[in-house]
Amino acid sequence: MVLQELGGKISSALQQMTNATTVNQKVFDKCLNDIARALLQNDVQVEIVGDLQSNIKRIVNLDGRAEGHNKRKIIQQAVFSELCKMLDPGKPSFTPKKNEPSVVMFVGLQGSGKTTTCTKYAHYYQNKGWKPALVCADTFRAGAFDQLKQNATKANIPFYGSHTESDPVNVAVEGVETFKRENRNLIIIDTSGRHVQEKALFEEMLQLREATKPDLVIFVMDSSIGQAAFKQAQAFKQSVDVGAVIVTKMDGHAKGGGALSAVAATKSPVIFIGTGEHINEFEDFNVKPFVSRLLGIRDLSGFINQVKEVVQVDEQELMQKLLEQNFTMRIMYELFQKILEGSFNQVLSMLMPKEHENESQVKIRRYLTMMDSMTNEELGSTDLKLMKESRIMRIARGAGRQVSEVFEMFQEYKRLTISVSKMKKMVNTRHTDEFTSNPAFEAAVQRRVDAMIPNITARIAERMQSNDPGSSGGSSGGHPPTTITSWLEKFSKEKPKSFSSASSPSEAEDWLGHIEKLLEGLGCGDEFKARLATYKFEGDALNWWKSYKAAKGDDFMTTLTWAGFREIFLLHFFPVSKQEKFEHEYHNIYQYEKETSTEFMKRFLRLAGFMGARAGTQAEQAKKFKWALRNEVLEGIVNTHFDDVAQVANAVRNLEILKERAKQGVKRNYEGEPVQSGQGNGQRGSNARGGDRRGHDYRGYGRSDQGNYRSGRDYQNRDYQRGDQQNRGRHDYRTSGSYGQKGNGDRATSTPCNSCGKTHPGRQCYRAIGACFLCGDTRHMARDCPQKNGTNNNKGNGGNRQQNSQGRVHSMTRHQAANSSEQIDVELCVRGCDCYWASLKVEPNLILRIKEAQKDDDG
Ligand SMILES: Nc1nc2c(ncn2[C@@H]2O[C@H](COP(=O)(O)OP(=O)(O)OP(=O)(O)O)[C@@H](O)[C@H]2O)c(=O)[nH]1
Repeated sequence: MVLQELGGKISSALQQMTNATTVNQKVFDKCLNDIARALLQNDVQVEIVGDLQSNIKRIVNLDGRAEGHNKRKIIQQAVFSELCKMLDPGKPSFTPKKNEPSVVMFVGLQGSGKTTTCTKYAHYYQNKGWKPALVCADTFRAGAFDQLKQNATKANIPFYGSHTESDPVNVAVEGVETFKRENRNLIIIDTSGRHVQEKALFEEMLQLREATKPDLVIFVMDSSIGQAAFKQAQAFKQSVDVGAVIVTKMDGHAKGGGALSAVAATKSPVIFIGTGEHINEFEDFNVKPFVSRLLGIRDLSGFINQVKEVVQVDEQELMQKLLEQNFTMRIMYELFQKILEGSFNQVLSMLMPKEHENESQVKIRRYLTMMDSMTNEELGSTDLKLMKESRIMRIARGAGRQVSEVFEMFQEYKRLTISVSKMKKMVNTRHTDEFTSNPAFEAAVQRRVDAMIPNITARIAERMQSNDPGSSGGSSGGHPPTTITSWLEKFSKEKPKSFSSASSPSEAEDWLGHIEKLLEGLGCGDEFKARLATYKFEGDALNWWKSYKAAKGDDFMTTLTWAGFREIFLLHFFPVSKQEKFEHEYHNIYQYEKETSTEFMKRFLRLAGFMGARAGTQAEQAKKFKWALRNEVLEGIVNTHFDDVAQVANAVRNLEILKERAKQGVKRNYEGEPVQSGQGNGQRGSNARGGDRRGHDYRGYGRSDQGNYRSGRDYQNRDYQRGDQQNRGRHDYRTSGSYGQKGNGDRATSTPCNSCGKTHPGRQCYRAIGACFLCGDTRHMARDCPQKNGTNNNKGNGGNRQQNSQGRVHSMTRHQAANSSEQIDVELCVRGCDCYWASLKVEPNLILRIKEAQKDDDG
């Protein structure tokens, strides 16, 4: 942390003074010199250090003090208040108002963090109910607009900028006007980085200010800046009348004294500090708590006085209660009310862990509503055992919330109990060692509360199981749960991973995949999925989600589908460039030359998942996937309709297997059994079923007595699925067929096929591959099947010509077409263009080479 070293040195100087047996002039001077040295070593301006020293001397006035004064305490307080003065000009900065548009302009040196901070600032106010907007008036740095756009998109904040306009004044004016028209009440202008030597750029900054008339100019300052900062800050102040300062990169290890001097030079209050690159790493700045923390003030015995000093008179009563009484739910209630009123934040930031400072108002309001449903006795108690399950359910019902939210409130109470206990210890103890937290005490409190919660949870779960017929109560089997509480219970048992942030898009994707898998496995309905997933958000992700939800309004969660959630989540955790790349890739997707259908399906589904609802319905996705297949793959299924991508992949995979087998030269009869060379087609092989079952236990999709077969040469491409164990793993998408079984007797035990809903054990689905339902031939449909007409005249060597057959050219290979003796009417759809069709009559041995097709008369 910036200034840590400085803080450490000053508090050590104070500690030495406190430890001295008597505090005389010598001890005091040494203390002051140590403090001055520490400040100078940390880049604080000499003049500022000189002023600070003489002010402390004047306040303490050791010679003029009568005996009996606590000199130690007076010196500590003088140092404390002078350090505060250095950072506090004593006049508050402009604060935006919700009911009128405010324009805020950010200025500063290059790379100080303006663009990042603009978004943080906008996000901060957005969370508080403002409607911010960002204008990029940095036309100087290439990429500044993209950076702002990316940050703004992530935070869901409207932005304005231009890649082509080079005059920042024009962009700023247009941006401000646009957003004023759109009733945005906080318009933030990001400007280029500049320094005082760049006269033209300073002039430009003046013009910007003149043109946009900002209500507030914020000087953004990098905390790691050294001595030079003072002059730069002064120049900005003189030029554009800086009204507030934001100090960035406070998470670093810089000395930070230069920043202190620069702040003093602007004579403007510091309003926020940046503590990291992420949008939420942004804190309200309050001078006294900051200096307290800087000096490790909790270790000082004068702590209580300083606490009182920062607490307003009307807050002191509550402070007293916090310190002197048991921390009851009622006190928590009062504390929350104060927080909502905007007071008490100073004390909170000083005493409570950071998450309480940032506790969202929405959550606090929810807790208050739930506490409104509690009895006086419950509110006045510290004993959570009082909370019987019936009462918890009653409170949840009374407040219109879920039982899990009541538990969440208890957890909050538990956390605050611990914090308040720590605070009391700090305040009431006079010995330095005891200021540090007491693990034994914390553990005891934790144990006490933890012991109660599971008990209650278990009882509630039991109760709900008996009350809610739809609740599974976590047990397997039975009906699926029908309430979010029972789903949550079931889901939690799967130990889903939490998610707070992602260092790369793939990390976010992995988490989403993990959750999706769990939810699928549980058979969870779409209405619960998004809510369950968001229960696992923590930290940054949780903050983002809370503000996103708040911006979308109350009904948002009730209508959110899983696809919608996926889309929102991925859009947030993927950089814009990546999003655009994925979208582009999805729209232009084609199967690569060497890509298998399995690989292609995975790639397709990944992109479709990313697109969320924009990817269309399952059937639309299936259509897109089908038409994106390689030509030779597409050929086999072009006329088949599919309901989802898995069906397409299934069909394609089966065709691929047939081709592979054909390449390996293994011939099989229609039962899928290998045949000896010379063995007649259309006959069952002599070594059929009873023989080597392991080797040939998969049924082919033809029937031995129904084949429409001519000569052996045609069948290489329609060989049947292999029965060998090796290939089992390849049937990735098979949903039908019962391996190792055959005959109709197997149907009862087979899983219904995804494509047609029927069972057809041991063979692939005719519908999926577009084959004839009667004989399994892929070149005609059932209505043209020779079987049906009783004209099994194609059997044999192909000499008999089948007239008027409705050809299905898609499933005829080039080889088959070349050797066909039939004349078939075909319609060809030109790939990718639904409106281009060519009607052709295919003569025997005609090889088609279609390069271009004309639209037919119907357009
Ligand atoms: N660690 C840390 N880094 C920060 C903080 N604020 C900004 N940064 C980083 O500082 C770098 C510069 O930030 P920008 O926002 O681009 O700075 P800028 O002032 O807009 O830059 P110019 O437009 O070139 O003047 C970026 O890498 C930010 O991520 C902060 O509070 N902590």
